[in-house]
Amino acid sequence: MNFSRLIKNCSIPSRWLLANNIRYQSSSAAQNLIQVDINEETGVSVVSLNRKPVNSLSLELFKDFCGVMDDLEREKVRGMVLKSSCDNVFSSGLDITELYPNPSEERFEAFWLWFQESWLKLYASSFPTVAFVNGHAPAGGCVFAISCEYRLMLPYYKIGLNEAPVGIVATEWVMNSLRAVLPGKNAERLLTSGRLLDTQEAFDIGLIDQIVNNEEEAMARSEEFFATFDNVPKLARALTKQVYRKNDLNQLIKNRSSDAKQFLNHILRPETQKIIGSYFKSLKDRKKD
Ligand SMILES: CCCCCCCC/C=C\C=C\CC(=O)SCCNC(=O)CCNC(=O)[C@H](O)C(C)(C)COP(=O)(O)OP(=O)(O)OC[C@H]1O[C@@H](n2cnc3c(N)ncnc32)[C@H](O)[C@@H]1OP(=O)(O)O
Repeated sequence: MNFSRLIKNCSIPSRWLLANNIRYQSSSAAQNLIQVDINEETGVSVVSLNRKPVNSLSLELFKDFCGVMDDLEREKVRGMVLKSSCDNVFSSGLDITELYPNPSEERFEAFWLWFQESWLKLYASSFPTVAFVNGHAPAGGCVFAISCEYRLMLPYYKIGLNEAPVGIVATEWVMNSLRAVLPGKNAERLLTSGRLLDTQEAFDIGLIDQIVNNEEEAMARSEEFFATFDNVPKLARALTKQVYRKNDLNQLIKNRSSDAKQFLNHILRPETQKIIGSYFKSLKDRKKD
């Protein structure tokens, strides 16, 4: 096998960024949308999503996430634990205000390309990744979790891909990441019903790997997971992961701009806008009850 060609083909950031003429520039240092804590002794980095109140995923958050992933690649961390610093919510998914009402084409295109970019960097990262789902993880929140290699979750929260009930059709690369975690029929049912599973149900069907009771336990389990790779050369591990995930990655890499256009057309359809609008209103009204 030609390793140098393989490495070039797997080169994560530059090729994909240049293809789309977008470059990382920290958008929100003052807002501190993502907190990173690297443990010098263990080499493990804890990355906390920090967009209060519910970590809804905005253009700025995606840009910062990509910057953090680039930094961690440069630092050659031993592993990453992705968690939330919001109470009770890992991430509430895409920021609905990026989708409704009728987003501008320019903003939406940038938003979608950075969402794709975040997924590519997470899904193909050279270091091992753990999602510590320490709160609800609907839709885009679940996408972040299933793109990691291992999932730990606190009890009594909900996780799933509820795009269909919100009037959105999950794109193929999202479906592929779910299929990589769950056997076919469970993945399809989860997608078509849009049902959110509680922690125990998610564990029972294999959507998450372990239930943990607190952060301390989560860090201990993560450490055990990272330790399983201690005797594996880093490059061999990284390339094995990237080659294993290559079909899923290529499906998006080859279709980035059509994926963005399709989603924009879908989002701008009056029927879709109406469904998202009433869903968003119901979220707001829930509070008044
Ligand atoms: C051909 C077509 C191709 C199509 C390709 C499609 C590819 C699709 C891939 C991924 C798609 C992902 C879609 C999404 O991610 S859409 C977002 C879906 N998210 C949800 O359904 C979750 C909604 N939120 C909740 O259920 C709850 O907020 C919860 C996370 C459980 C937290 O509950 P709680 O702690 O009670 O907090 P509140 O509900 O009171 O929320 C606090 C305020 O935050 C606002 N909020 C919540 N979620 C969002 C969001 N996602 N975006 C924007 N704003 C959000 C909420 O309204 C509250 O606001 P306020 O205080 O003003 O009332």
